[in-house]
Amino acid sequence: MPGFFTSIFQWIAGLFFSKQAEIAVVGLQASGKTSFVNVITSGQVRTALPLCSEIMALTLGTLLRFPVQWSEDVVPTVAFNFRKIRKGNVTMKIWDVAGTPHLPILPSLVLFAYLATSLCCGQPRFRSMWERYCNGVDAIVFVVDSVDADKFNTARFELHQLLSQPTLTGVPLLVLGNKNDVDGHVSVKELIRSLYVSSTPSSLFEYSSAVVRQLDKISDRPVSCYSCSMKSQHNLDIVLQWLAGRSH
Ligand SMILES: Nc1nc2c(ncn2[C@@H]2O[C@H](COP(=O)(O)OP(=O)(O)OP(=O)(O)O)[C@@H](O)[C@H]2O)c(=O)[nH]1
Ligand SMILES: [Mg+2]
Repeated sequence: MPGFFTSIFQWIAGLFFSKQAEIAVVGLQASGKTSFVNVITSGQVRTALPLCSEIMALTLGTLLRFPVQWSEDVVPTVAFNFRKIRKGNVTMKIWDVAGTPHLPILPSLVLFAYLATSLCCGQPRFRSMWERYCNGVDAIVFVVDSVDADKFNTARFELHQLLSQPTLTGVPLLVLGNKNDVDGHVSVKELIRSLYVSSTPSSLFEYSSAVVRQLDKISDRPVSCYSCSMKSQHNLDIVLQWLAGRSH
């Protein structure tokens, strides 16, 4: 019952002090982006009228405690999903962007021609769509499968490509090392080292000057990195707090 009164208080506070955050979730395919969005939107009640959904979420959601929507059966995202969720007085608009581009035939042909040209020039830019979804957001969430160490190099390359876009200068970055429920996942420290997402002096000491130049693109923004699991919901509370902190 105390949770019920807390929800009422949050709901009333939300009417007067509502904040918003727009977030883009990117990362390689099958890293767990859609699972992340599904899990954090659990318990959301949808109706045609926003106020009804608020009231239903407030009463049913608190009293019945909707289970967290974890499912192994997630289909790969086609292009993107968009979700709008409310946590306390913060409304989050979330872009869940596909790890690989799946486009209709004509754009695919154009993309193929573009990629062929890029490859000839030695600059393969396979996930260039990400920048469009990240442009103008309040935070970028980069999800990594912390078990699949073979893909860390690709993940690092794509992350640094993305963050080097001038339009994304200063946008806060949250790196999630997902699937920490699986044996063999790497620690946060190891993930930070593999992706070069820290510019602390101790880690810089170990890096070459080329890496230090890459780090400059990252360190002009707030960066956090957590190990988490969508399956066990480990660390999701901290992640939600971090996202809420980006609202305005
Ligand atoms: N064990 C475990 N499996 C997970 C976790 N998160 C996601 N998965 C599984 O990883 C697979 C891919 O998850 P998705 O959420 O579809 O990944 P995605 O990043 O959205 O993939 P794309 O849409 O293709 O870019 C699914 O089989 C999920 O069940 C986790 O925390 N632990
Ligand atoms: Mg997906």
